[in-house]
Amino acid sequence: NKLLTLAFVTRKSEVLLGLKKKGFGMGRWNGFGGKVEKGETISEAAKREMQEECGLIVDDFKKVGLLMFEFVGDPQLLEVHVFHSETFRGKCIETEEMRPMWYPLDGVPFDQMWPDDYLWFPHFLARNPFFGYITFQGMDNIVQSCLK
Ligand SMILES: Nc1nc2c([nH]c(=O)n2[C@H]2C[C@H](O)[C@@H](COP(=O)(O)OP(=O)(O)OP(=O)(O)O)O2)c(=O)[nH]1
Repeated sequence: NKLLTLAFVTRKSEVLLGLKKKGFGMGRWNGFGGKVEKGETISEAAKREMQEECGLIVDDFKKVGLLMFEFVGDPQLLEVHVFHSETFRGKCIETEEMRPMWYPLDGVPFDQMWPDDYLWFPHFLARNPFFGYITFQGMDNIVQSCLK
């Protein structure tokens, strides 16, 4: 499986999302993350990607979920480890990859996010650990999903 991270920081009743400016998922609002590199742990990757993509440093990410993505016709599964923290330091900045913006927790733009996000975001908000297996046809269509 291809290992990826996806990390969210929250403050009071807001969550920081980034508009992906290029590459995979371009044009969608999302948490911050990317591929786990050789020689680093998954949480190290989450911390590195967070800082690379929006400038914030997070020292104590908590694992909150695991999402598996299958794309019809592609044998490689994406294994996305989801993290959360309420504490962070540094200054939030726009980068080449992401344009960050704080959204109210009850007002995230699901219509401009990956289409599976509305399935698991409620678990994230409720602080329930979640596991999802989602099968996509192309980038826009979910043909099967299972969430616990
Ligand atoms: N919310 C959400 N995030 C997803 C989904 N699928 C998916 O890969 N992601 C996340 C996981 C990663 O954070 C990100 C994809 O990582 P990426 O390809 O941009 O990785 P990277 O930054 O290392 O890429 P690059 O430098 O090689 O372009 O998108 C999804 O369905 N919903």
